[in-house]
Amino acid sequence: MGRKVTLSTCSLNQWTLDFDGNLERILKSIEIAKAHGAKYRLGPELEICGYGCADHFYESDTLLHSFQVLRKLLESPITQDIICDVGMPIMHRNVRYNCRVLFLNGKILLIRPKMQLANYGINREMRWFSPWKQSRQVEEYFLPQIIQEVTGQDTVPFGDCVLSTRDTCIGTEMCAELWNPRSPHVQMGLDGVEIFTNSSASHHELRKADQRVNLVKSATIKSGGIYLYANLRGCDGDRVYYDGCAMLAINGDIVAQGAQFSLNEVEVITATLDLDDVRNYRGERCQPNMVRQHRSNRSAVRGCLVAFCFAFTIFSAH
Ligand SMILES: NC(=O)CC[C@H](N)C(=O)O
Repeated sequence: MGRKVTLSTCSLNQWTLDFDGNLERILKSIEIAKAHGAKYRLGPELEICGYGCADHFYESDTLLHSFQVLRKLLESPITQDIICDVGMPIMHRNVRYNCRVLFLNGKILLIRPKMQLANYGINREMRWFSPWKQSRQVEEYFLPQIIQEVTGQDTVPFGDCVLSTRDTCIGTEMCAELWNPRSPHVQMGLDGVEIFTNSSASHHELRKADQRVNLVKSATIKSGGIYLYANLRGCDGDRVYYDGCAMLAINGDIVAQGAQFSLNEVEVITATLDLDDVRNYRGERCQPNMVRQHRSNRSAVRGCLVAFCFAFTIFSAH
């Protein structure tokens, strides 16, 4: 019996501080993902406010407007019945983090702050954000009033946490983390995460698209798994060009890839994949490593490294 999952990722032409336009494009991408039958929609890094906000990240308005957009997303009927994974800056205990917010049916499931920041080449993330250093640890994040009013939640898990649905486990990786020798997908794969997501703001450089493809392939060829890669497209208000190329891979094969230099504002790519292919691949190639790792990490997993949404089945009917 196959265990099919339909997943979407996208390239969006987001603009720094264009909160209304960014919201519109995010909603459009979710609408398309749902029309494709997807149960999970991934978007690019910091898609709500734009990646290139620079010192505007210091302004509390940037964080507030990001939450206002998140509220609109949570309230929208378009976001019903699909896990949405969106990017925005969030301050926790007076520290700013570059985060993913995962939500389903009006409830926030978890917030995952970036753990390995891009601070090389043209990237200066350390100027505005701190990396989340507490590997495999979560804290309670107290939601602002405007979010509490719509979700009915006071706190949500914040930290190095993965998401368990009734039928699979999904783990987040953010842009530079894929390029790091300590990429989170390595440990997550050994822990049994089957679907990895990567929300990127990866600017164009000659031959870099090829490097991304190689990184995504190697991430999933080692311990198997499905990998979703999302990227920005366009200029975002910065002096760089983001070249899209969203992709989906399984067990080392790229199965769907978006355009590189398209003028499309919103491009969604979707694939229906079989989780049994991941389980069989791992069974054949990685079983001995995974069993040992899994045992040693079990207590950590019990210690709330997993946000559960067991009411949700990600397998599609066909
Ligand atoms: N936003 C980032 O983390 C950038 C990481 C990496 N340099 C890339 O371009 O893909």
